[in-house]
Parts: sequence; C-alpha cells; structure tokens
Amino acid sequence: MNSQEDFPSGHTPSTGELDLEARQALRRVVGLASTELEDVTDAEYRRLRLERVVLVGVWTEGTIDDAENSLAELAQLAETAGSEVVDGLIQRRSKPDAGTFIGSGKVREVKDTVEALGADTVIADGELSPGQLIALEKAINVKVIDRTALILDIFAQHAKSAEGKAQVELAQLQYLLPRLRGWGDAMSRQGGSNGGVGLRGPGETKLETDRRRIRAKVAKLRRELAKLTVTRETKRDSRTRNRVPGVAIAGYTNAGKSSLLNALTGAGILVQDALFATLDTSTRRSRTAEGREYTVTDTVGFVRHLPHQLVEAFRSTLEEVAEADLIVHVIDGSHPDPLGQAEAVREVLAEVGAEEIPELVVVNKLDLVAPDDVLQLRSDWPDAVFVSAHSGEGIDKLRAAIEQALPQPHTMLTVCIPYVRGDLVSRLRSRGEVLSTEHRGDGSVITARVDDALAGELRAFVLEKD
Ligand SMILES: Nc1nc2c(ncn2[C@@H]2O[C@H](COP(=O)(O)OP(=O)(O)OP(=O)(O)O)[C@@H](O)[C@H]2O)c(=O)[nH]1
Ligand SMILES: [Mg+2]
Repeated sequence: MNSQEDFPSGHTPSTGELDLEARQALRRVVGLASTELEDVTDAEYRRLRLERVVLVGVWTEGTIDDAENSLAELAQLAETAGSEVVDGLIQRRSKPDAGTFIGSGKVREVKDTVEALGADTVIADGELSPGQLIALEKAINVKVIDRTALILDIFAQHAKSAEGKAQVELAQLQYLLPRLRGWGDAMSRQGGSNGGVGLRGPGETKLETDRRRIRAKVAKLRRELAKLTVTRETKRDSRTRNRVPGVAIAGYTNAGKSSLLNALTGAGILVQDALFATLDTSTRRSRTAEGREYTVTDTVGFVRHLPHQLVEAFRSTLEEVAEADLIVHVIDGSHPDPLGQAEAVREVLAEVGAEEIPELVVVNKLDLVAPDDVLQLRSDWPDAVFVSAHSGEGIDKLRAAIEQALPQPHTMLTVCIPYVRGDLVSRLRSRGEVLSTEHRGDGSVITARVDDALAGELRAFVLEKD
C-alpha cells in the first residue's frame, strides 16, 4: 500500500484499466501461487487452489436474512478469489461445534453435497481452529479453508506495491504460525512417508525448523515495513507542513469509493466489481470553488470480521485515515444491509483511532435503489448526501458538502507581499481565500482569509489583521 502521490495535470483514464488488465493477466498464475511461500516448503503452506467450492455457515444470532447476507458475502469473496461457488449451506446452532464447526449430521450432508457436485474445497464462514480444520478435512475429504484465509488470499492476489505485499505476507505468516502443526500433520499423513502413526520424529524436527524460519521471516518483514512507514511519514509530513486539508474516502468494500474519487477528481483509478479491488491508497489533489487546495485519498475497503492479522499488518495504511480532516464514509445504498455494513466500518475506524474525525456520510449507487428504499435510507441517514458515482447525480452537492466540512480559514488579514515572494502569493491563493489584490510599488497588497498556520507564515508582511 503505497501512497501514490501522482497528481496528474490532465485526465489519466488508463491507470485503472491497466491495473485491471494486469490483474486479470496474472490471475491464473497468481491464483495458484499467491499464498505460497517460496522459502517454506509447500507441505506447510497450502496454496489456495479454489475451483469449485461449497460454503458452510453457522447461524448463531440475528435473523435468517443476516445469515444469508453473510453467506452471500462469503460467496462474493470466494468469487473474487477466482472460484466458482456451487452450493452454500447454513446450519442453525446456538454456537459452532467445538470439534467440527458444524454439527456431525451437517458434516455428512456437506460431504454428500461435495461429492454430488464434484467440489474440491469447502469454505467455512468464520475462523476455524486448527483442530476444527483438520477434523473437517478428515471427515469431508477435501480441502477446507476459513473466511480469514480466503480474505488473506484475496489481499495477496491484489497487493501491488512493495509495502502492500509485505503487509499481506506478514498477515499470512501470522495466521499460519499457530496452524503449522495441524497442517504439517495433515500433510505428513497424506505423504505417508514418515513411518505412520507414532513415528513423527522427523516431522517434529522439521516443524521446529519451519517455525524458526517463519519467525525470522516475520521479523524481517517487520523491519522492512518499518522502513516503508518512515517513507510514508516523510511524505505525509510534507503534506502536513503545507497544511493542505485532507479528505479520506472510507467505507465497506465495493461501496464505490474508487468510483467516487474518480467522479470527484477524474482520477481514473481501478474500479472493479470485486471485493478489495483497492489495496493501495491513492491521493489526488482537488480545489474548492474558491480555489483552496485539498487532497482526497481513496482507501482500502473494510469488511465484517476483517481478519485482525490484516488490521495489524495494514495499521500504518489505515492510520492514514486517522490523520484526515474529514472522513467521507461511502455506503452502498443498493446493498440489502447498509446499516450493518456502516456499523462494521465504524468498528474498524474506531480500532485505528479515527472515530473522532468528522464524518460525512454519502449514500452511493442511488441509480440502483427503488424510490421506497430511498425514503428508508433518508430516514436512516438524514444528514447524508445521496449520490450516484455512475450517473453523476449528487456529485456537485457532495463536492459542496466536502468543501463546507473542510477546516475553514477564519483569520482575515491584509498583507503586502514583496514581488520577489511569488511563492507566498501562490500559497495564499491555494490555501486561503483571496478577497482582493492590489499592486503598488513595494509589492502586492492582498486581503484574504487564511488558516492559523498560514497567518503565522505571513506575520512579517501583515498590514492589518482582525
Ligand atoms: N450502479 C452503480 N454502480 C456503481 C456506482 N458506484 C460504483 N459502482 C460499481 O460498484 C462496483 C465497486 O466500485 P468501486 O469504486 O471499485 O468500489 P470500492 O469501494 O472502491 O471497492 P473496493 O476498492 O473493492 O473496496 C463497481 O462495479 C462499480 O462500477 C453507482 O453509483 N451506481
Ligand atoms: Mg476501490
């Protein structure tokens, strides 16, 4: 996740298209190898080769609609990872089964379904313990993975920048570490080469070596990431020094954040009907109607039960949101459960320390929402701006609302700036609101409204201030 600070003077429509092309061209290869660790034998790190998958969920609370939404989202995640969902089963239970996640009767049913449909993978809608994973694989006889591993796999496929790749790998290794034993055992069972039950001497030694190697790799990644964080902070510092107000576009994955950045600034970044299309943040500059500059940053989307390893690994990127002056929280108005999604987003925002930042709620995809549902949404979010990034409806209103919500320059002053300080004049134009300009012998006399920081810089040139 790289803070990509290219501020194109013109329109760059091809950036996103090129990204998409590259992603699709890589898909087949990446799908096979994305979670493979080159320096750890693949016996321990299974590759996610998901082709025909059956989903299983346990419905413990909420309505049947909630349970179905959750499974529908899992299906979308699985499709984003490149697999075909052939069936999905939900079991009503007070809590997941400690041994096999779903109850034993359901396990048999899943096994039958898997066999009948020729599926090769089962994906559980939750995080499985290593024990549950092994027990399920043994009983169903195909590969079993959980929601966390699936999300990690998508992130691995989509990561592009050096920082993004390192962050994903760190999250994967941390997910892997406590599961090594289980996977090692399962694999040695399959390999059948280590002498059978009770003779696991060589396996144990190898396990220790692998753990050590993974720990070393984790430490190395941490060091690399720390360096990248410094670069990011330097960039951010220079932005803060110039006090250009920053807007962060945040929201649930697939809500239309990148589409909105494109609609607002003509950025031309990748938009895809896939979850987690965006992993690298992109920042674009924009100007208010009065000509004041601000930045708009597109961010990685959130999802319910975002694996905590990912939140940890992506903390430095997510913290960029926490430094914004304004969060534009994008909500997909056409989704069956927009309130639930908004809640999940607020949880992650709180986790990265961004809960205090002013939030502007934007309900997007208005073109897909039936009039009755629009009424409901308006009563759920009376202060929201309603837009369609596709049709452009409401975008002007959104721009005005953003400008309104930005920190306002409130110090009125008149300065006389010598002609050699053209830099100060342009800073005044981009950061303050210039009300009048007059040229005289010793410089330009400018009356403007500015923020406190700029007022400080101009102190030496002030003629009048109120
Ligand atoms: N009909 C309609 N579709 C939209 C609108 N805005 C976005 N979309 C579609 O929704 C999908 C997701 O859009 P993105 O802009 O990639 O969403 P995102 O929030 O950046 O998604 P991630 O980066 O994956 O988290 C794409 O297929 C868009 O074309 C809209 O206003 N109307
Ligand atoms: Mg995006």
